Amino acid sequence: MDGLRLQSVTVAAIALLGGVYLLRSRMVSRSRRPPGPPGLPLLGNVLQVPVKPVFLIGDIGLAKEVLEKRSTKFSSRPTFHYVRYYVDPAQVYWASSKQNETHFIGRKLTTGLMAAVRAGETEPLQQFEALLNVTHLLNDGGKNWFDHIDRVSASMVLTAAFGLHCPTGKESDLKEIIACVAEGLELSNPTASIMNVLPCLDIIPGPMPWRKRAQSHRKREDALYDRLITRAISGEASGMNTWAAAFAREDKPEGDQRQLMNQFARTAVSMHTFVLACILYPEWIPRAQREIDAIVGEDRLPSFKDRPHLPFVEAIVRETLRWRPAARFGLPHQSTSDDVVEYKGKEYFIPKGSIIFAVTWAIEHNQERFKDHDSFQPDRFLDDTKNLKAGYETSAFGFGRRVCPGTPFAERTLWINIAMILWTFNIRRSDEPDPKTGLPFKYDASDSAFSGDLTNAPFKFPAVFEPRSAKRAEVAREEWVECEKDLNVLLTRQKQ
Ligand code: HEM
Repeated sequence: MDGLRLQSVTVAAIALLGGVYLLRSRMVSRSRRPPGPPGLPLLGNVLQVPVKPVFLIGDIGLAKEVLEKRSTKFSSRPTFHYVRYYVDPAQVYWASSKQNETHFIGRKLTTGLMAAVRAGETEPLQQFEALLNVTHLLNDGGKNWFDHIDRVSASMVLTAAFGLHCPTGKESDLKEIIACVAEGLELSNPTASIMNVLPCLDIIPGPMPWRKRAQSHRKREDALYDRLITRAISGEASGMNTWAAAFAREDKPEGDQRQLMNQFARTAVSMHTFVLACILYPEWIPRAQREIDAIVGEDRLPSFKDRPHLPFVEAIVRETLRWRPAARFGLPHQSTSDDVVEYKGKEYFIPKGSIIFAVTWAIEHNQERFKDHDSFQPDRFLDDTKNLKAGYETSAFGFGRRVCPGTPFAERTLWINIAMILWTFNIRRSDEPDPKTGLPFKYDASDSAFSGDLTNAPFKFPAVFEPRSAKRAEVAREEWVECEKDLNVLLTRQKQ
């Protein structure tokens, strides 16, 4: 058979097989597929059918049924061509990796680290950092509050992970990691490159812009993490038992579980969101401050030992994660075998390879669960006795075998920062005009105030942090001076 005929036969065979497959899959499963968009006359849904079926879940019960109870089948990740083959060819990014061995070991080791976090091991560190944050806010009245929050969120994770405490926010490593994480997230967005839509362009050889961009990011990120990991493992950064050292002892010598860290950006997003809620919905603040004052008094700042006695602060953390979730769509899971799921009395077929989003936004704004869902009301999580309602469920940290492994650390970060900020400050709108328009700044919680990408980050906005009294400001400064001495002990080697 000559080359041309062979090619024609192959094309015909592929077309036939494709046709049989489509026909079969339509006959077998059409009636059992979940509802989709209406089709066009004659063409039906042909123009809408994605390469892999995509399912959007907006009900927490169903999300748990599929992603938790059946997690053996629904815990892989879809491949985004650009991330998989260009940005992260070695698959060091946990959040996008399939369920390979590296991912499995990483999650196992992190479970151990987070058990220590749950037992309170990182609380002193988180407390120091939150207190330092308060002193930064006191020093400039909140002028650079947005950056202070970035600093505290990053420094907390970096100290625990690499012994890299960044007290000023001007440290070159801190700036580099914040910039690198932002760049990594941008490149991981499905919309980041034409390669995600037309992977066939891969056949074009040479230094194409998408290759150059990914390569330069890879080089930058590798250099950064190699430096941080080496210093953490050698003990040069600090005398602490860091997460990187724990990984290095148990897994690869270089402790290459770097992408555990890259997700910390969501903590900053949640803190920025909390401040926006304070400005737009201030009515709950006096009640929160009364509760904190009744337990803590005026002579010291809140600490983790107050946590069981401050359910309202807990409710604020929950409402922050609900109101504007840091991952508005969640992260996509992929199924690894066929399954049939029942929902509201009907059965739906979910073929192997399907992409499933438990859409956090939809779940957390379900009007049956959350009355007046778009307003910020922490007391929705409290019962008549002002205690936390039982049976709290959230989609903010995802589900099943891919649930956010940093949850215990993130929750503590949010709790201590929110408690300390509310004890020290009244937060209000800034009267300064918006430099872009010359008009008063227009505060907004609609979609246009958020980036809307993988991390649902609010755009920068001004806020004023006024100390509730001169005494509180003084107490906070004094407490920090005392704490700094302890911090010097904790991070001795870095300080020398
Ligand atoms: C408020 C803060 C945070 C939020 C809202 C958040 C939320 C999430 C969500 C929704 C996922 C996807 C879960 C799924 O696919 O079902 C995720 C994954 C992940 N998070 Fe977080 N996260 C936060 C903070 C952190 C922190 C501080 C760390 C690290 C210390 C972290 C590490 C990770 C990692 C490594 C993954 C990928 C897990 C995997 O694919 O197996 N996160 N996070």
